[in-house]
Amino acid sequence: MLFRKLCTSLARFDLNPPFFHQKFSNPFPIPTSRTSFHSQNRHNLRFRTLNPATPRFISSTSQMGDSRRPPAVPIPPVATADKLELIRALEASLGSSFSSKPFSPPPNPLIIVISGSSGVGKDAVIKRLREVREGIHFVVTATSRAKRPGEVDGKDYYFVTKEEFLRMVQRDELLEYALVYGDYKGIPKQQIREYMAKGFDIVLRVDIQGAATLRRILGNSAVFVFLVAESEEELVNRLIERKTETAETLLVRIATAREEVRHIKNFDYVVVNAEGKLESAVKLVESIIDAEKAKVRQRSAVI
Ligand SMILES: Nc1ncnc2c1ncn2[C@@H]1O[C@H](COP(=O)(O)OP(=O)(O)OP(=O)(O)O)[C@@H](O)[C@H]1O
Repeated sequence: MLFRKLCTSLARFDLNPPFFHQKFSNPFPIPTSRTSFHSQNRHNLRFRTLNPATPRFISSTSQMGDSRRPPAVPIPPVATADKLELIRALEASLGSSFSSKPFSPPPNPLIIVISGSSGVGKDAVIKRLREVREGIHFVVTATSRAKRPGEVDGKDYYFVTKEEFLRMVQRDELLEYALVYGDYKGIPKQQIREYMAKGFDIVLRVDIQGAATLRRILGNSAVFVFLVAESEEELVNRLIERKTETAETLLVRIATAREEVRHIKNFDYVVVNAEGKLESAVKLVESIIDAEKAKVRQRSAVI
């Protein structure tokens, strides 16, 4: 800072700072005539000399008259100069020191809604995403449905009775809820608030009906991903092989899936979870999150 001030005042009096004399031989002696800015392209930085013997560094963004223009300072040759000296000279020439402030602020926490027909692989994709990605909170949905073999309360779902669930509704504790195949499912608000405040991205797993409700509530402040199998045939195979369905529920789920696929247009992204390609589907979801994080106009969700 002190050095810059010194350079600036010396340059103002058209004197070479003693520093430059001592450290290196200055190839651009301070001229007696001033250089002027000339550039049509604001991204180009150009040298233009009034006196060919005295090239000077000029900022292309400057449209200032001589009195407001930062005083020019000799820039040592890049190939031989000490890096620190070069930086100081550039700063002095530009009239301010280089900022270490990030060019772009940290991205906003994101709400990612993952939806798709029953059996398409929502749980499988989320389970894998959980293993490979940090900084994400997977909201545990509350449900009144019975626990399936292998499911853990508080990890896969909060398993509650119908009465408990309805009390949560009354207390306005759920962002959205629905009755799905005779069972209630809902998203607790508190978890989202708590983790977003800590800077986590939030993943919500909802059925198509839930995604439509969330779109109404959150609009474009969240990102909506529609998961599909590669074909209806594959979806049916997957549901049969899961061995969780009766003939009746299988029929209902498949008929519903036929109708649900028409809702793709209400989503931001579609991800194909093809047979044996779970890893690719997860990678694509990760890429979507990365791309969203790099957006200039960030989504900003408030719950
Ligand atoms: N890419 C894949 N390849 C093969 N099998 C898969 C793939 N993705 C998921 N599965 C399997 O398909 C079945 C259905 O997946 P999953 O339970 O994750 O679907 P879901 O969308 O969460 O269903 P629901 O909404 O009914 O809970 C599971 O047995 C799962 O292991």
